[in-house]
Amino acid sequence: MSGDPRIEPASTTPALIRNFCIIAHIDHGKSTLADRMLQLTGVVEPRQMKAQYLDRMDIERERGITIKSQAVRMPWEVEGEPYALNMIDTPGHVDFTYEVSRSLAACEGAILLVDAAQGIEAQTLANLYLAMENDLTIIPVLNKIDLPSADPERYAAELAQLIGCDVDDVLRVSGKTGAGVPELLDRVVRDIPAPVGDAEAPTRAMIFDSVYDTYRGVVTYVRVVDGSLKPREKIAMMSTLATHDLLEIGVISPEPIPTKGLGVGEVGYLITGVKDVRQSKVGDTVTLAGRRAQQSLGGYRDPRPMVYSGLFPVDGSDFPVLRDALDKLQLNDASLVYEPESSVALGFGFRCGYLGLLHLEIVRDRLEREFGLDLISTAPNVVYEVEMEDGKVHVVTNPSEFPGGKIAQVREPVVKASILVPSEFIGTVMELCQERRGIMGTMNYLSETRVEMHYTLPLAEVVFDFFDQLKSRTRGYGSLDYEPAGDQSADLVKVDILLQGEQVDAFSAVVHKDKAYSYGVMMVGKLKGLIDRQQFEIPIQAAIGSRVIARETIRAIRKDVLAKCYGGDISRKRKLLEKQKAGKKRMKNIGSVEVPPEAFIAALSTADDGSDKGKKK
Ligand SMILES: Nc1nc2c(ncn2[C@@H]2O[C@H](COP(=O)(O)OP(=O)(O)OP(=O)(O)O)[C@@H](O)[C@H]2O)c(=O)[nH]1
Repeated sequence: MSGDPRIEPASTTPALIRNFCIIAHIDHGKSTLADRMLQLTGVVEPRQMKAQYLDRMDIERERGITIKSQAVRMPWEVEGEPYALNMIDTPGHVDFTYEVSRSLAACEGAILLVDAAQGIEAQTLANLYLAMENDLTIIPVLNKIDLPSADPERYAAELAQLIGCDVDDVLRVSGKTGAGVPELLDRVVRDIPAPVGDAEAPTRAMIFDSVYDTYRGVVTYVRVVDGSLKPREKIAMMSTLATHDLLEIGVISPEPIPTKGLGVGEVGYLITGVKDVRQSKVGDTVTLAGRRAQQSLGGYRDPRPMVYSGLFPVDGSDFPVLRDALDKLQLNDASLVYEPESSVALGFGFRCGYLGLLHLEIVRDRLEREFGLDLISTAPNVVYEVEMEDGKVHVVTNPSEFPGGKIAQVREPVVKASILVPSEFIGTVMELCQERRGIMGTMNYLSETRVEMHYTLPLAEVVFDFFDQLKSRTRGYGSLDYEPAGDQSADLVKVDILLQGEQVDAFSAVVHKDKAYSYGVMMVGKLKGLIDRQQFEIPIQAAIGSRVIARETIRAIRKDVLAKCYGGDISRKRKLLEKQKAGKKRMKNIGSVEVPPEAFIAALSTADDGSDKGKKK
């Protein structure tokens, strides 16, 4: 602890510890409020303060979103007692729900933060439900009361009704000006229970985050439930039984400060010299190798990719750089999976699996930025299960590998979506969900004007531009949250795009039978506009199996062979034209279509246009 006067070393008595997190819909001001708390508790000096102190990655700061959770310990005195408040910052995006739920499991209480100008949104509810499942004490708080458009009266009533408390219990703060923040910290101490655990029992600590640091290897964030952890002990991971030496242990305040250990209820970090986050998995339980706990804390699962997409370097010679870059990135991102893939159109690349589209975008962004790569990603798709008539089941993560032949059934993943809108948009949302093959569930009125609608939707219909459509059709008022809900069988087919009879693998897509035709027409139309005319005619076709469903033709450039033939004999003209035709026929057989890579890139980038905008949900 190196004599830092601000906080006691480790093993503060649990009675003086409060572990809490802030949960909110995206952009409701979590990080800004966290910044104010850091300042107010003196953890960060005013001159060191920068906006969103806890969002350390450049991308996070630029995009203003939190990707990785972080935990900070802050001292706060109430009635002369020195408390240690552990604040765990959680990501708010639906792609990272698993990380949110692990962070919640490390706390006893949660600040439910709601923008006083916006009111309750879909993620407010989703996070609230997660917090309730974890039995957390909830402190309802309205933020941004400094905004002229804030309507705290109205939203305090809404919030009180939602969680069943008194309107007066809803705190009002401004993360921007700091108003109400000291009172909020007092409430944290007063309302949130102190952690309980058995100091004598075999050690159990839950991993709620792990990040890769270039200099220090993997830094693992834990919350100790029972027993304690001390430097130089040998620890064991309960899911893998792997053992590691504990090289350093400490708390974050807001920089890492080594301590003599961590006791019951404490939150801190461990460093073991492990180089790969996959060996230190979120949700796993840490125990001591010499005195193992019998039962893990539970709740651990492997992250499962929901969306796949091909990633190719624009310059083919960058392939080894891309491979290295992915290897390095995976050290830091346990949920990223990839395997080599080759495409006729795009050359060598990787098929990558992501938690969702935001995750995809972040990975691609980081690869381009941190490794100087220029990349193309193919249109994202979900994972399909194809059951053949002979009972064999194929798991398809790449549409071009969708099997032909006798198919008994195709299954696709579905999600349970919760959509929050002002009641005037109910009809609009129903229409949108119907277009996307949604099945309506229940509908709850949260207040007179706000409704929560439940739908079961195919994931494939949600991941593309669903959120953008929802936003634009509800004039920005709609919000969406969803969680996986198994799979369903559906009438899905593979549509191939053929250029002069040759299949272009990167454009194959699995779509619903009813949408196959419009997808085909759209793709052939788009390609027609992108490929230059050549000496011979080029057919562009969309096909399901051997059945062509759409066709465009790029007409040949015809040299005017009659230019020098003034007037004269019609048979001579005809002869010249015949000769030209024969020449072209020959050319068509031997010549191949010259398609500039830019045409592929353009066609692909517009194909996933909608998805690219789905940054914030
Ligand atoms: N006027 C006003 N603006 C605020 C206040 N708190 C936050 N903001 C603004 O709201 C926006 C979102 O704030 P963030 O703190 O980044 O929101 P967040 O909830 O942490 O967002 P994610 O990290 O992406 O989940 C920023 O532009 C802030 O400047 C406040 O109390 N008053």
